[in-house]
Amino acid sequence: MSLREQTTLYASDATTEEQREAFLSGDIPVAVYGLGKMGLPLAAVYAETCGNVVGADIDPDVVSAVNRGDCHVQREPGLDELVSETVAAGALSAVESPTEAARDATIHVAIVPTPITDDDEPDLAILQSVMESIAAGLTPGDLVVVECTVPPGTTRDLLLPMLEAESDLSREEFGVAVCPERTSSGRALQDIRGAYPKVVGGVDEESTRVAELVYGELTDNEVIAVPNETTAEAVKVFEGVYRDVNIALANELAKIADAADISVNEAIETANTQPFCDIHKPGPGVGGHCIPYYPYFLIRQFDEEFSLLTTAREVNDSMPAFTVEKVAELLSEEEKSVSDSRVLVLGLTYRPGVEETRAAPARPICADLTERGADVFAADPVLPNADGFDATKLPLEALADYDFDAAVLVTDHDEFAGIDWAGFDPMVVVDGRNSLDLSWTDHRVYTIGGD
Ligand SMILES: NC(=O)c1ccc[n+]([C@@H]2O[C@H](COP(=O)([O-])OP(=O)(O)OC[C@H]3O[C@@H](n4cnc5c(N)ncnc54)[C@H](O)[C@@H]3O)[C@@H](O)[C@H]2O)c1
Ligand SMILES: CC(=O)N[C@@H]1[C@@H](OP(=O)(O)OP(=O)(O)OC[C@H]2O[C@@H](n3ccc(=O)[nH]c3=O)[C@H](O)[C@@H]2O)O[C@H](CO)[C@@H](O)[C@@H]1O
Repeated sequence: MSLREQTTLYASDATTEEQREAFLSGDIPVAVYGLGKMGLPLAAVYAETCGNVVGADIDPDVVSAVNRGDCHVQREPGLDELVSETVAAGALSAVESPTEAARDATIHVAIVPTPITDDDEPDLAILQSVMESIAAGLTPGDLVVVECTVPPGTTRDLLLPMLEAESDLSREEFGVAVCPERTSSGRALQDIRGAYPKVVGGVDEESTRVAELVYGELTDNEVIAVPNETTAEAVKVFEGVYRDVNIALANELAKIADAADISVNEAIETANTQPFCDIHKPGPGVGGHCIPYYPYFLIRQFDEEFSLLTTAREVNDSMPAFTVEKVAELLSEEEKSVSDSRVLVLGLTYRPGVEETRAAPARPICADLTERGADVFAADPVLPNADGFDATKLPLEALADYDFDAAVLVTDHDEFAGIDWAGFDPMVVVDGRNSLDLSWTDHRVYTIGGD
């Protein structure tokens, strides 16, 4: 019998124990579609678990790097070594063609981008193209896993019908489960291996059973089986919108604290001593590839309007302008104007230590300051340049050679702790992250929401 006839999962006549043994011994081939910030760590953990993974990525540089045992995803502790080890052991390899990867796989794991369009509509085109490739290679007993973050209802209404229509299988011959990745950049391996419970939701009980079996071997944490695929999709998106709304609350409270002339951070820290209170932190904006986008997986997904999610997005998107307005106000109180000022923006990435600038609040902040006529400089220890930002990038060690009229802390990278603030002539400072203590200097400091 061929390898593929021996080891299937969905509706297989093998016992669960036999299937588990086959999976762990590498007799059940896995394909992971998308080897990016989330996909490569996931493929590597699959490979260390089952020893038989082919990654598919349309970027030839990604494929050649992986096949050399190199890790193109930066700043992920342990990932360099794991990619190198699993490739050297023959447990992980990569191809450019998703269709080629689908041909031999029994478990198909999709973790490709699911961005939103300029009109804030979910864009599932990449995921659909991967589903077409999987459909072409789908065989009886296979399991399709959707790890991507998608609008609730996507698998039920779009992906499953695609797989049925474009494969030559009947609905009873293959499984589909939504197992959303709950991974944060910078801690991917620990998250995938079990920082949080793994959520799985199948299109039927057999799909859920198989997903539980597979992820029970990948994670050290528990596997939570939810009633269906749409619930699993919703869990992931709900986690994200909870955060966006909560940050918006903190930002609105910051504006209220300004009006009340109190420190919002003191008030929030004290309010959060109540176990039922978990107000997040105000800041100059909300960036990244997740939190600013997930609300649009709900806002536009159903017929009725959802005002809270929309309003939260508006509040968070107002924070860059709020921050620049504060810079202008403080300069004006020092009888300076933004148009004649040299302003230093500290931190361009969306959060500390992560080389990612999608939706980064520093981008509109630099643009607004430039629009107002300021001479804008930027420092960011994890970015090689300030491409895409209206700012001149300075290395940290060069800051002492300049004097600025204002500084704005947008993202509090650890490396900023070494800045010699006493070396600058007195200037205004807007601390967007409540992370500076400059009370010992002559600088005029405003912390968002009051210090
Ligand atoms: N990055 C995060 O922190 C994060 C957090 C939560 C959820 N997610 C979700 O994870 C998924 C993947 O995101 P990511 O951050 O890894 O994206 P990424 O941009 O880092 O990587 C995506 C990879 O997919 C490849 N790709 C694009 N089209 C492809 C195709 N048709 N076939 C195969 N490969 C293709 C790209 O070349 C790239 O290497 C998304 O659904 C995202 O919403 C990401
Ligand atoms: C698996 C997954 O999806 N994980 C997500 C991922 O999210 P992420 O990588 O997008 O990072 P976030 O920390 O959410 O930040 C987003 C933006 O919001 C700003 N922000 C944040 C908190 C706050 O109180 N006030 C703020 O203003 C911040 O500066 C930044 O610009 O990891 C988080 C754990 O780190 C998770 O919780 C989150 O589900």
